[in-house]
Amino acid sequence: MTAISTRDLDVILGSTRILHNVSVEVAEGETVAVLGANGSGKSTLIRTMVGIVPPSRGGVEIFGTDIHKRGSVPWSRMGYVPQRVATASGVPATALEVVRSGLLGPRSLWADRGPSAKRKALAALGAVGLEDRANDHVQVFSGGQSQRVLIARALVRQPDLLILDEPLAGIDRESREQLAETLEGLHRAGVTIVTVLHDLGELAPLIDHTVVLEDGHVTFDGPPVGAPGEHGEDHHHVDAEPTPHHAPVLRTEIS
Ligand SMILES: Nc1ncnc2c1ncn2[C@@H]1O[C@H](COP(=O)(O)OP(=O)(O)OP(=O)(O)O)[C@@H](O)[C@H]1O
Repeated sequence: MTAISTRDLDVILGSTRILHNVSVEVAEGETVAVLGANGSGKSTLIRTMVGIVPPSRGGVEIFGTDIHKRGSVPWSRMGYVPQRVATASGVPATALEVVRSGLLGPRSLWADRGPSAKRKALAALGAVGLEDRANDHVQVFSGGQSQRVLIARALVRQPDLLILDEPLAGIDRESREQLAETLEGLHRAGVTIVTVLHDLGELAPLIDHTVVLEDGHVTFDGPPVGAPGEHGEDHHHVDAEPTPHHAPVLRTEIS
């Protein structure tokens, strides 16, 4: 079954067409990497998938429900981890508070409150190895720890579909490896993962499917080709010319 798909998706922001006719399909249980150069439209694609950016044409379906039917979309089955910069607020908050905020509903009446919310938040922090830091302020956390708090905030909803925007960006190798382990555990548990990446890096073994964007067009959509070692090479650059749906790529390093 399909977890999330886009069909003939165009997104226009201001007067600029950012996404052109993007059709992608993510099967349940897959781990998909969205790759591409800076400004190619990766964040716009996933922000459209999570309902932050409206499609200008075409559509998005989440577990079979059209995103236009907002009231019927199973949002509670999705978790979204934005780019880490989103945590850089001046408001002091503990890790537990940040994670519990992931349980807030659109109306306070629906918010998950009380001891069960705290238990769920602690369990989510445990899943990313930070249970013992629950009462520490996130301002003192390293980049990798902050990223893990944001992942815990998404996990507290026990999502079937987790969407992440550059989770490995700007964090050290050890933290990247820890994050890869966390995501591997979720992958094994059957969670569908869609993640924007600059480079597959530590997540390479997990990725079933890659989608490459260039200037808002999909130029590759398929399984990663040329795993490190398979052809004696670690890096394959995406062709500069858009070559719809057959560019070889495993690790892109485009900057
Ligand atoms: N609200 C907006 N209004 C107008 N243009 C926008 C808006 N948001 C993004 N863009 C433009 O859309 C293009 C794609 O941006 P997007 O953030 O989706 O790319 P990206 O591939 O995620 O880039 P990066 O790797 O740098 O994060 C960029 O040229 C960006 O300037």
